Amino acid sequence: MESKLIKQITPAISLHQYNEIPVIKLNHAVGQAEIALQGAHLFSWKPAYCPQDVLWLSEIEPFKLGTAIRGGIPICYPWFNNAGTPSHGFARISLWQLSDYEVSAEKVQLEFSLFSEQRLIIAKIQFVFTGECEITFTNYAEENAQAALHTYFRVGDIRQLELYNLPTRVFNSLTQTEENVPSPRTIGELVDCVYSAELGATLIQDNQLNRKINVEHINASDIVVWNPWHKPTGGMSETGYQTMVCVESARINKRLNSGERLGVKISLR
Ligand SMILES: O=P(O)(O)OC[C@H]1O[C@@H](O)[C@H](O)[C@@H](O)[C@@H]1O
Repeated sequence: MESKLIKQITPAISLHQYNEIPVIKLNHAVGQAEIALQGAHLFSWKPAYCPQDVLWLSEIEPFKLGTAIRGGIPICYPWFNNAGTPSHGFARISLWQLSDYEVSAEKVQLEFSLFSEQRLIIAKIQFVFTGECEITFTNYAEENAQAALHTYFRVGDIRQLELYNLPTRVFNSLTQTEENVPSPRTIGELVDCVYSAELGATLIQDNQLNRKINVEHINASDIVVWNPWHKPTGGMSETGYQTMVCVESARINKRLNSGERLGVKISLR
């Protein structure tokens, strides 16, 4: 991958170019992060105390304009999956603008905005990095919309993973039926399902990397759990599925009204 520094914005924030994609980099005492302006897409986050990235990014990611980045936190908006074309909405392949930032000793706040062709605001996303990462998405379109913070978590080994605090009733998108599943949930095959977010936070227990990630879904109606296993997936190698799990904070069944927010707070335990 070709990368070059375009501009140092503050001592902690800089603009780079990764192949075809402009990327905002954060390098601060609270940790490091990388956010592509295409999609306002956070694809790397390492809190200062953490040796491993919290997020998974495909090792074959091409950073190509118009192709959604495979990994990190794509923002699916204004629709989820194939409710429209392109899949998961246009937000993740649109260029957003860095519209505000605030840096202090213990906290960095970055805000990105998405505008229409008429230069009207459509959506905003705010990232607050401390030892945790809190993300707040706001819908500003007139119409209500679906949205998902489609987080790819990096894990040591998908087979040594347990997901805690999910309900036992789920909508299986593969069979298009509701079914009962165990909780805690382990993953040993292609999984694509939608849970109700009624129980709040999901805990990802990674028994290989020996870490727990707490995923607090804020104002979400649904949680999507996805791992493609051997199913060929664009932008992912044949073995990519082994080190990732998607736990997505979403508003699929209950759409976001104009002005409404969806968020996620990610912390390591
Ligand atoms: O390949 P895409 O468009 O990024 O989607 C990846 C997956 O995203 C998940 O959220 C969906 O539940 C899956 O059905 C989908 O396959």
